[in-house]
Amino acid sequence: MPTLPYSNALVIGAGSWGTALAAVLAERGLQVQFWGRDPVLMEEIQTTRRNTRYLPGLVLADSIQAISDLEALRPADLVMFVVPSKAVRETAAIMVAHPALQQTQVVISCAKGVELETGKRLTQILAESFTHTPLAVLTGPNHAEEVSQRMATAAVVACDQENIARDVQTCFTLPWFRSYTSDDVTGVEWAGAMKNPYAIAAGIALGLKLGDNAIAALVTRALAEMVRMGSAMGGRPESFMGLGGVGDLMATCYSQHSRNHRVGRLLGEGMPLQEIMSSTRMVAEGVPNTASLHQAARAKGVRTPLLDEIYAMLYEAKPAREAMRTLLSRDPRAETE
Ligand SMILES: NC(=O)C1=CN([C@@H]2O[C@H](COP(=O)(O)OP(=O)(O)OC[C@H]3O[C@@H](n4cnc5c(N)ncnc54)[C@H](OP(=O)(O)O)[C@@H]3O)[C@@H](O)[C@H]2O)C=CC1
Ligand SMILES: O=C(CO)COP(=O)(O)O
Repeated sequence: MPTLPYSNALVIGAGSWGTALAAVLAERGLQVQFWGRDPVLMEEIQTTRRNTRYLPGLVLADSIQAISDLEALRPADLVMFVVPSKAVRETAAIMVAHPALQQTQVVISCAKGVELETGKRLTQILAESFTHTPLAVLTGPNHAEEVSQRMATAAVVACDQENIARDVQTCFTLPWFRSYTSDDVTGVEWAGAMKNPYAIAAGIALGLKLGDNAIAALVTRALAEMVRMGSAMGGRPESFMGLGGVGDLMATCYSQHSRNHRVGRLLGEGMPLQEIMSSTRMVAEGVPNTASLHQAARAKGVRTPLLDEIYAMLYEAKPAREAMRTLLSRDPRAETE
């Protein structure tokens, strides 16, 4: 195993993904501080070594210190942001001022989304706070439930500085966890945000029992839309063919672990969106992402017929079968158009 370039990590966000990532870094040999906003939960995690709220099956190593008190923060070489996308801006503003983060070597964005108010990617938001710290992205088909069981997983680490991408890759290299590097931060961030609404659509199709042909068609045309939109936003088309693109799209469109897929399936089965959203504490980024991506697509003039129908179903109460009729009755066109 290559020598570790960093010794100390801070994981910010105590949901399922933050918990799983803290465990990965601890297994790799880093000392990990794990920050969450809820003092009761963090105290419980520190004492019982389990996050019963978000990832109950995992027992956390002793090298992970769970905290909620910012006073307890130690200097960290590597900082992972794993709060939901809507909380990234406010959390970054709080964290950047902390003396313990002044020597940080890299800040890694692990959430998936685009800000509604600005259309910004998450590393663009982080860069407004962390003006002098290199930023990277960790993304890919990575369900926390499987990572926490040390099931074979691959991810992509994107950074515009190659040496930093390689250092972060080293931290995410274990016998069961393989990571690849990329310099296309823009592409992998758009891909990670975009797959979420399509996972909702795939869930809706399953809930409506539309069949395997329909779901395969949906996922394929979703990928075409991701490439079109992501390229228009400055990403490279090949990034959408990688782990952060088609890899994550498949994982979320077909997995029972996916919260976005679950939202869609329940919608397809007829449950109202409000009821679904209030039935779980867990974040389904595809719901806010649909609004922010739809807005970004309109602003940029990118054609996104699938996203438009997902938006109509979630935000304009369009019945799912009517959305499907709209999609199927569009003018015929070439597959590559
Ligand atoms: N789960 C997964 O498998 C993966 C998730 N991701 C991405 O990681 C991000 C985090 O998701 P995940 O860990 O699954 O989330 P969960 O739904 O498991 O948990 C949400 C976490 O975010 C916290 N939170 C919510 N609002 C705020 C806020 N305003 N400020 C600070 N913390 C807040 C919650 O705290 P509280 O309990 O106090 O409400 C909780 O700790 C998302 O963007 C997701 O798409 C990426 C890859 C895999
Ligand atoms: O991004 C994820 C897996 O890569 C998690 O997907 P969900 O948020 O849909 O559960």
